[in-house]
Amino acid sequence: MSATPDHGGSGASGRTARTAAVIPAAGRGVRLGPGAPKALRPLSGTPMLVHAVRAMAGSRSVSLVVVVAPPDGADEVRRLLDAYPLSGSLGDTTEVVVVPGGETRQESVRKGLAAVPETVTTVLVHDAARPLVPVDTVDAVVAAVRDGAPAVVPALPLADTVKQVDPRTGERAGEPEPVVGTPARALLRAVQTPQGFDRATLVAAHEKIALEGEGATDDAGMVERLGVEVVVVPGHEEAFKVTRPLDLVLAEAVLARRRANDGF
Ligand SMILES: Nc1ccn([C@@H]2O[C@H](COP(=O)(O)OP(=O)(O)OP(=O)(O)O)[C@@H](O)[C@H]2O)c(=O)n1
Ligand SMILES: C[C@](O)(CO)[C@H](O)COP(=O)(O)O
Repeated sequence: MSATPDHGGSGASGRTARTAAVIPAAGRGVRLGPGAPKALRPLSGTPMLVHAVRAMAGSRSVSLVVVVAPPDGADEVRRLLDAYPLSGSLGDTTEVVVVPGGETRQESVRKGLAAVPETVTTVLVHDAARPLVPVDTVDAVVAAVRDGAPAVVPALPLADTVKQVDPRTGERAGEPEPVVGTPARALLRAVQTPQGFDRATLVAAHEKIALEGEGATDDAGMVERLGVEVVVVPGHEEAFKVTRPLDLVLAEAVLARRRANDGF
């Protein structure tokens, strides 16, 4: 399946967008350690966020990208994106808007979603922290939504066995945690982004969660709480999330391999 080009759209491109991507990029990157906000850290000399925007704009189906910046950093992010044009990618007419985010990923996505025009029918939500997702993965998610699935996640089978534990807190924090179960690994998937949604479904999910409080770690999880079916398409190893310092090493290695393959 491949997603067809977006022929709708208004905005800089003069078209009415039917597919938009929201990129939450307002996190601090605590697990990555001290330094600039995670999305602004360089990978091969280019900020992680710019890689993520290019990954979305590289899909011919995406004509609007909404970047969700740190709450007090929208102007800085706008200037940064202006300094790194999308040139060279298929989507160099993609409109990119920047809005301020919130204290949690959930709140940031909600704010980004509020900036998506009602003409948009398909919304992708993509972590800035997954800068290297291949365009084929993006297209597969869009195509599945356009084929009628209200919520689509790219995912991979697990390599490790997973244990459920009884976490130790308070005075017992740091003690060994008892294992209370071992879910069948063959039934588990590690979920990535972009996650793709019928717009109305995602809006309804975020409205419900905003009333109920925080707690979902991904957008598809919110949709599940509505009782709406979520389906999985194949993810990609290169769509990993840059979370800890070792992930930066892997990201640089992936980019070096791509440069070598491109003959640079
Ligand atoms: N208040 C927040 C928190 C997170 N994010 C975004 O959500 C994505 C996934 O979050 P994560 O990888 O956890 O990033 P951080 O929150 O920055 O990382 P950490 O938890 O280590 O601080 C990232 O692109 C991050 O910028 C966001 O937009 N707003
Ligand atoms: C959305 C996500 O990337 C799916 O795996 C993940 O849940 C984000 O988690 P984080 O703790 O906000 O990085």
